[in-house]
Amino acid sequence: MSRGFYIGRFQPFHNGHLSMIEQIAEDVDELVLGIGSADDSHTVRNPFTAGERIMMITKSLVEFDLVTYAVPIEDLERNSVWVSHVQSMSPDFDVAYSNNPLVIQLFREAGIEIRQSPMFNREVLEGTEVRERMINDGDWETLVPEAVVGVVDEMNGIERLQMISDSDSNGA
Ligand SMILES: Nc1ncnc2c1ncn2[C@@H]1O[C@H](COP(=O)(O)OP(=O)(O)OP(=O)(O)O)[C@@H](O)[C@H]1O
Ligand SMILES: NC(=O)c1ccc[n+]([C@@H]2O[C@H](COP(=O)(O)O)[C@@H](O)[C@H]2O)c1
Repeated sequence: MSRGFYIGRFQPFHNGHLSMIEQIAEDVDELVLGIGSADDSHTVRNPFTAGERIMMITKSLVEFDLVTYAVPIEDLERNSVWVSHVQSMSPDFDVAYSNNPLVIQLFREAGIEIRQSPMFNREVLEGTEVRERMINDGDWETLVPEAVVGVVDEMNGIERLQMISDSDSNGA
């Protein structure tokens, strides 16, 4: 039995994340999904709460043959102790997955195996691009799993993001 760990901000959960999980599922039996910057929400860079992101992920993976656990991980001022912080919040895992250079470096330095995946259709499958389309009434729906469209609708997410992006104080 092997367990993986995949961290992201998932703002929002999009088809690039889904493809990465599809690939990870070939390696491991169980996957811990770390919800990064868990304490942040209602900003342009991090519009959705940890709970809202967990809803997006849980509903998107409902038909997936993989046991997953979502664990919120708050940010720390000190990168040097971040991996210990992650380990203190997560069930044990054998291998971590990320394409984020800082995350890769920190896990490597801590002696934890870290695997990268290819970038899937990165020209558009990027959180920043999805959020920009949400703000500008563009087509964001085709970039995310269908379940995410439903969750964003339920929480009036587009209205929230458009309000936040209009306000000078909440830019990011
Ligand atoms: N299209 C993609 N293909 C493969 N991996 C991806 C893709 N998009 C994001 N990832 C990886 O998933 C992890 C979590 O990503 P994150 O939640 O920051 O999304 P992002 O699309 O990079 O968002 P943002 O633009 O908001 O920073 C990171 O390791 C990131 O490199
Ligand atoms: N010092 C820290 O708190 C620290 C260090 C490295 C990564 N992280 C977090 O890990 C997550 C990485 O996810 P992304 O790959 O989506 O950026 C982010 O939420 C980021 O803030 C936090």
